[in-house]
Amino acid sequence: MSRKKTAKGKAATRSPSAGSPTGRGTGKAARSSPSIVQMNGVVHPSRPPVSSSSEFYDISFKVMLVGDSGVGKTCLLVRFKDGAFLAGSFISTVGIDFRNKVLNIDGVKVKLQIWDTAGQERFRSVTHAYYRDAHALLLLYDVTNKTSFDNIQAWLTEIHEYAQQDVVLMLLGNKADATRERVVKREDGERLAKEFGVPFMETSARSGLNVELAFTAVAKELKHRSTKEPSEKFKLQEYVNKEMKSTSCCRS
Ligand SMILES: Nc1nc2c(ncn2[C@@H]2O[C@H](COP(=O)(O)OP(=O)(O)OP(=O)(O)O)[C@@H](O)[C@H]2O)c(=O)[nH]1
Repeated sequence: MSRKKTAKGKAATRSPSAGSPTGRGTGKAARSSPSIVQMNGVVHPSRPPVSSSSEFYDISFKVMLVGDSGVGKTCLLVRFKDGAFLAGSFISTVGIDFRNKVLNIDGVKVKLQIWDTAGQERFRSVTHAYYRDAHALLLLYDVTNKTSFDNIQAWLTEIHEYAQQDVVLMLLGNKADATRERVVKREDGERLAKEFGVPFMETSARSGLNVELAFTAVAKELKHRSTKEPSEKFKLQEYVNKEMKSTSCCRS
């Protein structure tokens, strides 16, 4: 089970700008087609997609996973990327790591470069450096861990201090499958999210509940913002409410 320690130990030594969120410096094609993949995320759907080293994409964004240690950030990312659940002993992330996934959003290929941060306090200064480049943040707590929920306010303060003002933010209550161990009610998550004006849903990396939806919703919001189609205002929470599956339908 050395899955995290080696990969993440290495990644921790990267500079914050390594692997730019918009594809700059991530591949040959991105460099040769700067008008297609730009820092402000302008899309040119009429042009052929550019390619990264692994997949074609039109536009690229950086998404960060944040929240207390053990809330399930790595598992959520692995579930989304590989469709698998990392069961077994918990190995804490060291520093930061990232993985890419390309989604087809309304005919536009959107690459998400997803940064998985270490939740432990001692890595906080490392993760602070990455906030400013993030286009979206998924802030997680663990529904079986009250402290992780109580810490959300502190995470939001940190986000306001270090992230871009217009960053796309979503609150996720993870481990929704763990019904017997649950200590944070869904309504409490909803109330907190409402208080801070952020979209919210419960997820489960174990069962897969709403995992794809969380990333797709963020990708849709980012794509809509970048194309600036005023007639097609995208409402993230409305989309999530429509698509969201409730906890009770998907227990593992
Ligand atoms: N039941 C359940 N367990 C989960 C879920 N997601 C993660 N876990 C478990 O929670 C533990 C921590 O998961 P990680 O994904 O490593 O947590 P993390 O947030 O990345 O932790 P750090 O790397 O320390 O920041 C592991 O034992 C996982 O198996 C989930 O959705 N349901």
